[in-house]
Amino acid sequence: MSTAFPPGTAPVKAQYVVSLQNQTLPDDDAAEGNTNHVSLIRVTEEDGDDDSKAPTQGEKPRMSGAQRKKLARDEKKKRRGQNKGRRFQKMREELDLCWKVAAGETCEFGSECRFTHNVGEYLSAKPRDVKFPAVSELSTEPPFVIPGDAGAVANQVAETQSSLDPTTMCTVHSETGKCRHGFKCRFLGAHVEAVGNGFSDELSLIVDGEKAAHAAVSATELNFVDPDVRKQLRTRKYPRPVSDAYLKEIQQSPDTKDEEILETPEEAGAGFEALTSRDIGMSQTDTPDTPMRFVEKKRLHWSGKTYLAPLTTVGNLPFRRLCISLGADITCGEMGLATSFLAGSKEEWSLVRRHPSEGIFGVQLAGNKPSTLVPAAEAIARECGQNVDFVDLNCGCPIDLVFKSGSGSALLDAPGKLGKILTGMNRALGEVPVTIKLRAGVKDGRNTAHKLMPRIASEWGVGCMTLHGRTRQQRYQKLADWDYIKECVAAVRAKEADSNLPPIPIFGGGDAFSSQDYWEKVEYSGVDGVMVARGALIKPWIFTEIKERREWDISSKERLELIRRFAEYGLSHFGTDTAGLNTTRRYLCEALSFQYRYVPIGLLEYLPSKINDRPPAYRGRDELETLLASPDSRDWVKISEVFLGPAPEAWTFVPKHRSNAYESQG
Ligand SMILES: Cc1cc2nc3c(=O)[nH]c(=O)nc-3n(C[C@H](O)[C@H](O)[C@H](O)COP(=O)(O)O)c2cc1C
Repeated sequence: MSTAFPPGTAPVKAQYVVSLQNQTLPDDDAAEGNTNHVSLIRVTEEDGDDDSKAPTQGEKPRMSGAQRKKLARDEKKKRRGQNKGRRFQKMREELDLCWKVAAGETCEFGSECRFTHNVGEYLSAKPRDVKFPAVSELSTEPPFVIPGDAGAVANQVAETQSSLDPTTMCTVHSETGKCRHGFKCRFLGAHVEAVGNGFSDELSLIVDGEKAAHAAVSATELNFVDPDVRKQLRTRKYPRPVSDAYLKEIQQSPDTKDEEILETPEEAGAGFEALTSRDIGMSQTDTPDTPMRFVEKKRLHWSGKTYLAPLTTVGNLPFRRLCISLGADITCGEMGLATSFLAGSKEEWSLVRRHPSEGIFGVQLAGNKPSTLVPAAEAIARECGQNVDFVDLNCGCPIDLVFKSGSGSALLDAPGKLGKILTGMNRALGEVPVTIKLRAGVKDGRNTAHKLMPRIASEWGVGCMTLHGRTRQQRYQKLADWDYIKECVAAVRAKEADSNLPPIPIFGGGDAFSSQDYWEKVEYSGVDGVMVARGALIKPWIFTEIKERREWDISSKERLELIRRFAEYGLSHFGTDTAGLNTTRRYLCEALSFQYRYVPIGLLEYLPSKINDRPPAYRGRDELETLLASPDSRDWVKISEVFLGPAPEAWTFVPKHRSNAYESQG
């Protein structure tokens, strides 16, 4: 059978093949590298909070302006596969209603308020409500929604020229009993009632008190950080006693010349043994200035659990929530820069937000030295310690600007400095464990993880290690090296046995794409689990497959239901007003820019499917399945319109990477 297909081709059955020309392989390196808050070149965000976008102070202490420009030029060259200058504007309404009045409250600014307080006037200018379809209304044929009986009522409302559609549903209101956007909600018809004789008269917002009380406990997102805290950080008034004591300690150590500029492994490693041990992370010696309590770290019992990888931009809260609903056990937020946390950046602090369904949740930090990473960890522990189960240190990020500043995968070549960072973070985090995510090494053919991992396990006290089996240099087209992952696991276990230490969980990472593939990787390499990244982006239901040890021939309708679920979670997180709705649309399109790559396994001659296999052009088993396979970004926008209504004229979606031959929508 397999001989019929050239290597690297997804074996699509002949009856579904439209053209034998394979689709181009999407550029995952570009997708990983094109980050919102990391890249210094591309600066765009909806949230309008610019403070995290400026080149981060302190990360590149010895880089001149000219050097930085050269770096940016080099970076640009490298990012040929990316769409540069993606801009996503926050969509606003022409006549904007005061959010207090919108929520049925009184605005303390009264007539001084710069937003309108006239609900009637606002509603007559407001675009028509969006119809959010129920699961039962979804269909596999265009327009992919069955109108249902509700249409008649909708027409009646249209006759009153009202923006309201009483047949729609507001998923936030149905889940939580109230909608914080009130009159500004684009699904308002679902939670407003007329007081008087018609919709255009007096309107009042409906609140289901009992549901709201229940939701306050079970459905409220966690880790909102007060703007005052961010201000304190920005103005350097935020207390950081543990970090200050630790940094003083390492600075005063005769073996540490200048911690800020330690670069080479030799310099970094010199004389550090006295300070570092696995136990140091758990119990520390007191310093005269700051008495330290003995702190027992929470142990991570992660063996056998499924782990969704940290994913910049696409690993947002709604996506993580979707994966949880499909079987993911452990989730980690998108990589955040230590310096931006310390600068009080609103965008960076939003990365710690956690949904209550995220049972085991961590925050990932990137940085290049103890003086930023340790205080950032301390602030996270103080502000969110109760609701953060681990803090992960990024030692894998390959992006040039991150690497060249000494962060991400650059730390792989600076073990001494890495030890100081881990020891300090351990102290700063109290009982919250530190975990670490590494790559095999920096350069191809020069793997270092097998030496580094046993040291990390025995000397610096991490709660879990994840190894992505590629070097920094390696592209995604080449498969991860699971032989090497196996070698590293063995090296760690041998060291632990020698040192009489309990085994810590080790996760491997790279190319997991099916249940069979996942379990084979676990059994072969001896890891405690596989962290799943692109596999989850392309098919979020991979977690169900893994848990149930089966391959799921998911139907197009079921996939549409999951897209609906993502839209629901997006609206709940970003908001149901015009701005939130279009931010949801943007992140839905980001998600679809990976999901179109799923080739339904029912169309394949044989299994398992492989992550790097390219399909020929094919049609699905129904129109919806064909649409879901489209690499055209305009089709992703079309799919978003099923749930979020027509995209505004001014709204465009430019995909992250040029994976297809089509123009962007716009
Ligand atoms: C779009 C994208 C974003 C990523 N963002 C992060 C990140 O923020 N932090 C991180 O440690 N790794 C990040 N990675 C790397 C993944 O977590 C993972 O290690 C890698 O993709 C290998 O796993 P896979 O073969 O299952 O995709 C990203 C990867 C992709 C494709």
